[in-house]
Amino acid sequence: TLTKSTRPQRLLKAVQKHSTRGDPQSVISAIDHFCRHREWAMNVGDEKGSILDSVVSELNPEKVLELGTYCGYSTVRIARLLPPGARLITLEFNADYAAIARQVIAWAGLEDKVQLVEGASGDWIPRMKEHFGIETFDFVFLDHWKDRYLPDTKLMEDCGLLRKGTVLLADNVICPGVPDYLEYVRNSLSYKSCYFKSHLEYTKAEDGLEKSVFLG
Ligand SMILES: Nc1ncnc2c1ncn2[C@@H]1O[C@H](Cn2cc(CNC(=O)c3cc([N+](=O)[O-])cc(O)c3O)nn2)[C@@H](O)[C@H]1O
Ligand SMILES: [Mg+2]
Repeated sequence: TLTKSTRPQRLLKAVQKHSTRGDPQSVISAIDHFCRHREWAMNVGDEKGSILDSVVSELNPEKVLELGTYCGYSTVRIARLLPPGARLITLEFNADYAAIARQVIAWAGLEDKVQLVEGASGDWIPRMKEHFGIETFDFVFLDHWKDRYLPDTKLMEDCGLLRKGTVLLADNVICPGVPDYLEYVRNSLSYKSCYFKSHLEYTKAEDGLEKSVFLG
């Protein structure tokens, strides 16, 4: 039977055709070009991606957690900026997406900095200490199911994975929107939160990133 390729498979082909192996910036550019001129996909994109870059560069995190790998676009954006020895753990629960993301990350030459874990965030967050030897995270990027942002943040608090100064950066706080998460981080005395206004990837619609510093 002739099976139609999936969008992530076509995105990976575009990366392999239009970028240079081992050159993360060319991988990012190839994905942005594909999503702007061929097929939209839910990567954080170039505009919000630049804000992500500035937050990561300013923080210089050693231990990073990403929730929702998808095709690995933001994984590559973050990992390319990490200092030697720093580690990024990214959780992806869709096996097909994880398979594509592994290849995108490897093509970018960043596999040594990245650990892609296949599974649900709710199952893996409680296992970070015993399974990965992680005490606390310096930076967390939230880009998975929008109804998981709040429960997973509370779970990270309960598991002691956040320390004074840990930065949470959440994608899509306007579109598709995460109202319960926003209300929590903006009103909780445990967070200092600010909004970076931007646009939904590859569109003119408003969207933005919420940066929340855990105060302990
Ligand atoms: N609890 C979870 N644990 C691990 N991986 C998860 C979990 N929930 C979703 N994922 C994975 O995230 C990937 C990407 N993903 C992200 C979302 C949620 N994000 C969006 O729906 C979204 C939607 C739009 N949009 O509709 O315009 C724009 C964006 O930037 C988005 O992140 N759904 N799947 C998928 O492969 C999924 O398996
Ligand atoms: Mg997103």
